[in-house]
Amino acid sequence: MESAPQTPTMAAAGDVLRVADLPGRGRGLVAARNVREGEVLLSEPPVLLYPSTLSSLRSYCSACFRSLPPAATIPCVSCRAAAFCSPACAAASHPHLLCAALSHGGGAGLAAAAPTEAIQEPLLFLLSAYSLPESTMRSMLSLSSAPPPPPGAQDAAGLHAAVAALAPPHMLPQGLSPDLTAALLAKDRGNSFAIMEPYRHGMSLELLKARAYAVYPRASLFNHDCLPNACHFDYPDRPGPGNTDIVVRALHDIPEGREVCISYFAANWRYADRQRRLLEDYGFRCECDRCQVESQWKDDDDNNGDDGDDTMEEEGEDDVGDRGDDGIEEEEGDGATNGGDDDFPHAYFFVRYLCDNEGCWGMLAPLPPSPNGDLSHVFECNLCGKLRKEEDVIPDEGTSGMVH
Ligand SMILES: C[S@@+](CC[C@H](N)C(=O)[O-])C[C@H]1O[C@@H](n2cnc3c(N)ncnc32)[C@H](O)[C@@H]1O
Repeated sequence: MESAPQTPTMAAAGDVLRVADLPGRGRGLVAARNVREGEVLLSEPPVLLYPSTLSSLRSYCSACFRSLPPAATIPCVSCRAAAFCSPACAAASHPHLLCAALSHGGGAGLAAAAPTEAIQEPLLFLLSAYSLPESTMRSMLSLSSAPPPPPGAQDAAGLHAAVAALAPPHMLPQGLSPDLTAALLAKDRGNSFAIMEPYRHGMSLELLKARAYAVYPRASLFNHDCLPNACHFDYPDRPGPGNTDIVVRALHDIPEGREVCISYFAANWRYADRQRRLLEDYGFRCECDRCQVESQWKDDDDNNGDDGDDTMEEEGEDDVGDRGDDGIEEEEGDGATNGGDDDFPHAYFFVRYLCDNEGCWGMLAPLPPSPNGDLSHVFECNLCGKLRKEEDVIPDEGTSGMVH
C-alpha cells in the first residue's frame, strides 16, 4: 500500500504533514506524527479557482462558487456575464482577464473562441491563471507538470492565440508567451481538483459535473495510491468563509513517517484503466501493493495496461483527486480467477471505504474524532455525502461494484 517510511527533507506543510523527497515519486507528503482515523490532515484554500464552463457562470457565484440564489444575484458591473451571490463576493470580484474577455457582447467573443466545453475549461483556466499576481503564478509554476497530452487532445498554440486575442491590448499579461501557456496547461492538467455540482438525492452520479476547478498548492503534493490512506472533501455550499477549501482526512490510523496518498480517481477502477490513466495523464506506472497483486490476474483485458480493452471509459477531467465518476464499470469479478480471497487481499478496504450508494463509488472516510479524542465511527462519502455507521458495513456488499 503506502511506501516505506521516509526521511523528511523539506519545509513543513502544517503540523500534521511534512514535505519529503521520495525516490521515484518526486515530492510527497508524509505524516509528521501518528495520525488517527478521520483526522483532518489538511484544510487549505485554493490559489486559483475558475469556472468549469461558460454555462456554470449562470449557476454559480463567480467569486465563491456557491449555487446562485434564484433571485437577488448581483451581476458583475464590468462584464455583466458573471454574477455574485452577495455584496462581499461582488467586491471580491473575479479574475480581471476573464472579466475583460467576458465584457464584449456578454461573452460572445469568448463563446466563439471556445464553442465546446472541452475548450472552455482550459481557456477559462488560462484567463484566470494569467490574472494571478506574480508570486502566485510562481507558486503555480513550482507544481509538477503533467506529461504532454496526446496529439490533438489539447491545442496549446490555439489556446494561446485565443488568450492573446481576448485580452485587451493594455491588459496583456506579463510574461504571456506560448511556452508559458503550455507550461500552465501542464500544471492545470496535473494538479487541479474538481469542485462538483451539488448532489441531489436520486440523481445519477455519472451525470454529476464539475462546477469549478481549483488548484491547491499543498494538496497538489499528494501522490497517488490505488489503496489510498486519505481522501479529500469539499463543501462548496456550506455557509461561512472557506467554502472552497479542500479538506483531506485520514481513512485510518497512519503512523508517523508514512507517506499519505490519495487516489486520483474512483478506487474501483480496474487495473488496466488505472494504469492507462496514470501513465497518460500523470506520467508514471503505479507500483502500489494493489497494482502488484492485480498485475498478476489472468484476465488479459485487465492487466498489462494494453489497448485491448474495448470497454475503456471515455476519458473525463484530468484533475487530481478527480471525483472519478467517469468510466466506473459495474462488473462482477470472476471469483475463480480474479476475485477470490487469495487473489484479492484488499477486499476489506473496499468493504470499509468505498461508498455503497448505487453508482457512487466515492470514498468513505470517518468523521473527525471529537475534541476529547473519541473516534466517530461514522463514515462520510466524499462524493454523495452519505453518512454510514461503522456497524452498518455489510461484508460482501462493498466489493460488488469492484471492477475485477
Ligand atoms: C499532483 S503531483 C504530486 C506531487 C509530485 N510528486 C511533486 O513532486 O510535486 C502528481 C505527480 O506526482 C508523481 N506521482 C504521483 N503519484 C505517484 C506514484 N504513486 N508513483 C510515482 N510517481 C507518482 C507523478 O509524477 C505525477 O505526475
